[in-house]
Parts: sequence; structure tokens; C-alpha cells
Amino acid sequence: MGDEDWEADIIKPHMSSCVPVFEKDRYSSGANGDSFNRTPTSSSEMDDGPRRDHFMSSGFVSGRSLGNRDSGESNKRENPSTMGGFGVGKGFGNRGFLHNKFEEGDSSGFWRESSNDSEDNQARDRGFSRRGGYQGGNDSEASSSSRRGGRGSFRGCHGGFGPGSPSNNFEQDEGTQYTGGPFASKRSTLSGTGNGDTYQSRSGNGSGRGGYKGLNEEVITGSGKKSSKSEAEEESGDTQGPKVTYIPPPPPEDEDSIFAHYQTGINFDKYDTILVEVSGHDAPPAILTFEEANLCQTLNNNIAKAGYTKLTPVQKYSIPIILAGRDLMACAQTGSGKTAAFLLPILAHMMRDGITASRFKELQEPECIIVAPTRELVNQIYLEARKFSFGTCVRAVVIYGGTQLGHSIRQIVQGCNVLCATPGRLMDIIGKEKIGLRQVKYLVLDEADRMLDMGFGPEMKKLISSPGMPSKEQRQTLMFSATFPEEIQRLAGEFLKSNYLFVAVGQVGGACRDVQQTVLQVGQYSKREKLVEILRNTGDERTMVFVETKKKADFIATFLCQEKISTTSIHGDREQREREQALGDFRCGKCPVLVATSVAARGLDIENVQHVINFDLPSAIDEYVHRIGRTGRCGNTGRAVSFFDPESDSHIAQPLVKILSDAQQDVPAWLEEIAFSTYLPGFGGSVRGNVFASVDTRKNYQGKSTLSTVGFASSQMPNPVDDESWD
Ligand SMILES: Nc1ncnc2c1ncn2[C@@H]1O[C@H](COP(=O)(O)OP(=O)(O)OP(=O)(O)O)[C@@H](O)[C@H]1O
Repeated sequence: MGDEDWEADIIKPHMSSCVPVFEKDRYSSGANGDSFNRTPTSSSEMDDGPRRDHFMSSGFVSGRSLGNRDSGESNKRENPSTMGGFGVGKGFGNRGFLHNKFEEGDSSGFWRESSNDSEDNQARDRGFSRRGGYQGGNDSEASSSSRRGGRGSFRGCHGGFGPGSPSNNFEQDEGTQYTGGPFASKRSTLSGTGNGDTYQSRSGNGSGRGGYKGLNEEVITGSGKKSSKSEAEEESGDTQGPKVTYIPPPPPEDEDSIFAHYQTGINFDKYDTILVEVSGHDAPPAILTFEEANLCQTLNNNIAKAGYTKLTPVQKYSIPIILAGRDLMACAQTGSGKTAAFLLPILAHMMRDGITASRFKELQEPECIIVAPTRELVNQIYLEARKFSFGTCVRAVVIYGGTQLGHSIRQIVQGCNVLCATPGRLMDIIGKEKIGLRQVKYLVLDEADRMLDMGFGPEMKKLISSPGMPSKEQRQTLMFSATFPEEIQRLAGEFLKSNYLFVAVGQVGGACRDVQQTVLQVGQYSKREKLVEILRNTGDERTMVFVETKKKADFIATFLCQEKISTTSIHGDREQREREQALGDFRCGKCPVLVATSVAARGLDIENVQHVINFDLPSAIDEYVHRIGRTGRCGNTGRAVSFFDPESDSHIAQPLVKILSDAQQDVPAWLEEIAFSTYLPGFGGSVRGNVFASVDTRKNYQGKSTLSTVGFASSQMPNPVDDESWD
């Protein structure tokens, strides 16, 4: 099979016609076998048979098996951007209205699979074909449950194109979808029965997600859920299927490790020039220094030990707002310190108000619950919470899916004041009555737009209506993200008091300007070659390569290993142990290349990621913003290169041009042309992921800007205008 066919072929029912030789020992695990950083043991391995076939086979065989051993602000807002504009001198100019070659709904393009990597759902897959790296088509695990059966059969096929009956095993329940033309909303899912020999289209119901694609959620049914089982059940591993036994290693306890941090970059001081807008009534003045926050001594010590000397803009504005007890929706660029912006004032309040010191109890009642969409991210937030609460009686706990439920419970019963959790595991633990909600004073939704969208929104609604959860009037609810599409902002109203404040640092949804963005036109079939070329030039620079599907992540990771580029991968089909190992290998530089799906797009704060490559562009522009935000953090500079394939990516051309323009990046003329040719007059409207909420959307309710704008330092804060009309 030719290179060109590999992606198309994996979605064809005649897949069995491609039965590459399974080379079980090709990449036998080394002592440290959790990553892909192996090279073929002999050159002949690279040469047996056509090279492309070789990649194909080992990509899916070895990729799977390898990876799966258990083993001051300015006083005004700058250039407020107008929606739908392509400003900053990079407009469409006189390009004329070209014939739209990639018309909407034109499904002649390529199929594309959704990677469906919503983190909380991956546990359902654990223990399957990956164990031992190989299973035949008639995967014995397929019988463990009907649902698992379906998966098992697919995995059998996926896991090695083995000697079973792969022709019957084409089944994918992960939301494979067509991408037609621009703004394609057709979302078809190849699904199947236990035998997996049927295509079952789910197009039309938009998978309950309003027909947009690409956020990698797995929770997709007409009711907004993918399967009849709750995410919590799937995540816990406590229902059907093999029990999850993974217990994550405890983080280092020594002070040096707890306070380890990386340096702020040369552009950290430039944060001061970013313009900030605060909307809502009676916003407290911003603070300029940590001292002004009047935090307790222990917190101040911890801040100093963490190496923080200066506040970032989102911290300057959010800390006093939270200290004043107000609800908040804050939008600030990636890597600009949102985590400390909510943790510090919450901890300060807890210290001030006094908390029940941690002690063993079967039912714990935390004062603060922080939810975030991915396991790795909640873990990271937990480490920050642990750092800032060091030496206090506040005990932070983290729980997330893919780990042993008993382990989560054991962590909790020892005492829990601040609970960092993924939604599924949280609901599970609440259901098991290990967590009571009556004492919750602070509810934080990090990556809030993601937490409120169709994937997690239902869980979040369940959470706020769970027995005991104080009403929004009685708790403080805080939402943070780098992106806040309009429709999500509207949904947020249900969670927030009506007088919540909205902080916008820079352009809402804008990309971090410290990231140099390049878009290259690369056809589907040239992407790998281009990728290798770039990686050879970047040498040991830490690089994240984003792809759209889990399978492709394995495939590309294996391919890169074959090219002798030390690579690991992270995606939702990997076991939690493997995900953490992969991240560890990437963090420490053992594998300088991490191939990832969007599961790693948000929040991850990894030192020295110099480079992000969008091998596949995401479907939604907000995802793009988060992905490239893995580099250029905390004042450091970074680079992002995106492969744009006009056949499949034209739907994102328009918002991409806007993101580039707003970040004062060069916009290639060809991209402008594509964007213009796919121009939708209503752009800025309702196509999910292409929405730019340049403001607090409460303004838009009135069709006029009626909110106070207080982008001022504390001493210059004007009185907010009276505006009761919108709340
Ligand atoms: N005031 C500060 N001084 C120095 N470093 C800081 C400061 N605030 C945050 N940092 C560091 O900056 C890095 C990025 O912070 P953080 O992860 O909170 O960003 P974020 O805005 O939440 O990003 P994302 O949108 O990607 O989630 C972290 O390593 C954090 O420790």
C-alpha cells in the first residue's frame, strides 16, 4: 500500500486486505521501555519490503505495542479588535472573491477521524490489546462485555492486523468523521458491533455536539454522552471491564522539588504592556505587587520560594477580585499564570477564615474544588496547590481517572481541603460518599470553556446540582481559560452569580504573542517528510507534534522513531501509567519529541518546549490557540509551525488568519486567499470554535457596550458605570 493510502485505508472496510507482517520483536522493550525512543536493531529492519509498508505495519503494530508495556498595565485597551475583521494591516485587501474550491459540505476531501481524547474517558480502554502489544483480530477480551467486545475487536485489528479476522474487525467508536469543506459540520462516526463489520453512521445527530468536530471528546451521543455509561463509571474502572490498578507514584516531597520552577523569559516584563479590560459592577482595583495583596506570611514565603517576584496581568486583576469574594470569569493568554491567579487568593481566604485541619474521616468536605479537563492538568494544578500551601494546614488532594479508585479514596480520607479533580472521577467519588459538598466555598473551573462545552458541561451541571452543593449565591465560582467562545460564556451564567466580573487580558481567545507562528501549505502526503525535515533542523529542541487522532499519534511516533528521532506519545488510548511516563520522558528531555492529540493541548506547563508543530490542524480555532500555547510560556519565546492542507483545513483558514493578524504574525497570501474564498459573512457568529468573543458577551446581549471598562491600575480606577440592564 502506498504512503498516500494509509489514512484512507484505515477507515475502509476492506482493511483486511492489508495484513502486514507483524514484527513482534522489532522493538522489543528495553529496560526502560515506555517510550518510543528505540531505533531498529539493524538496518535490514528498515529495508524489508517497501518502506512505506514497513511504516504502515510497524506504525500500528509497534506503535501500539511499544507504547504499551505495563511497565501596569496600560490604561486602555489596545486596538480593540472588531469581530470578523482581519485587522492589523493583514486584511483581505484586494484579493477578490475567488471561487471556493472547497465548498461547504463537499465531502470529496479526506476523511478525518476525531481523536476523541477527552481525558476522562480513556480508562475504558485500558487493559486491552495494548497489553503485551499484540492481539489477534479475535481478541479474547472482546467478550468481556458487549461494549468492550466492540472495542476489543477493533483493537485486535488495530493492535497488529493479526491473524484473526480483521476483515470483520473494522470498528471504531471514537467518532471517526468526515470533514468536508469549510465549516464542515458533517460528523459521521464509524461504529460497529462486537464483530465490527458494519458502518454505523452517526452523522446527522452531530453526535449530540451540535455538529462541530474536533474537540476530541468522546462523550458523544444524542444526549451529549457517548455511551450509556457515565464518564465517571468509565473512568473509574470500577464497573465493567478490568479493574484499574495503577497507582501513580507520589510526587517528590523534598522542598527543592516542590518549589522547582523554570525561569521567566525575556518577554515577562512585556506583560505589563498587555491591555486589560474588566467588565461588571464595582470591580475592585487591580494590585501591582504581591505585597498589596496582603497575603499571610506563609503564602508570601511560598511565593518567594516559587521564584515569583512580579505579578502577571491576570494575577494583578484576578487576585483582588477573588479576595473581594466576587465571582469571576477570566480570560488571559496561555502561560500567563492563571493557576496562581486563582490559587493564591483562595488559599489566602482559607488561611484567613480558618479551615478544619485535615484529619482522617470517611467523608471529607473540602472547602475548594478545582476541576480541569485532563488528568495531567489536574495533577499539575495539584502540584501548584501543594506548593503554595506548603507549611500550612491546608491539604490539597488530586484524583483523576485511569488510576485505582481505592487510591483516590485513600488520598481523600486522609484529609482534603482543596480537591483537584477530573470531572468523571469527582462525580464517582461523590457518588461513593467520600466527598461531601456542603462546605464548598470555592468552585474553580480551569479551562472553563472546555468544562462547559458539550463534553463536560453535563457533568458540571450535575456537579452544581448535586446534593449539598451550595447554590451559586452561597459559593464563589471562578472560571479561567485562554479562550471563551461566546456561547460558552452564555452557558457560564448558570454557574456564576449575575454580578460576576469578567477580566480580559489582551484579546479574548487570542494567541500568545510570544509564539512565532508559521503556517505552511503542506499536502496530506508530504506532511511526514516535512516533519522530519523540521525535526532534523531543530535538533534536540523540545517539540510537541499535534495530530488529530490517537492512531495517528502512534503512527507518527513510531515513524519518527524509525527515523531515529527519539519520540514518545500521549493520547487517550494510552494507559495512565504510559501517559505519565511519556510526559516524564518528554519533560526530562529523554524524548525531545512528544506526539500528542489534543489531550495535551490545554494547560500543560512543560519547561523548555521551544516548538509546537501542528501536523494536523485542529478543527476548532480555540484548540489551535491552546496547542500553540504549550510554548512561549511565562515570557519565554517559542515557535509554532502548522501544516495547512487546503483539502482538509480550509474551514479554519478564516479564524486562523484572524488569530495570526491579531498576534501580528505574517499571514501568507495563499492563506488569505483561501480564507477569503471561504469567507462567511456571518463569521464571528455561531460556528463552534470559530467564534471570537472579543469581549464579555454580556455586552452583546444589549447590542451595545454598556459595561464598565476598568483597564486601569488601582490608583486610576474609575467608578464603574451603572449598568443594571444586563444582569
Ligand atoms: N508571577 C509569576 N512569576 C513567575 N512565574 C510565574 C508567575 N505566575 C505564573 N508563573 C509560572 O508561569 C508558568 C505558566 O503558568 P500557568 O500554567 O498558571 O499558566 P496558564 O495561564 O494557566 O496557562 P494555560 O492557559 O496554558 O493553562 C508556570 O510555570 C508558573 O509557575
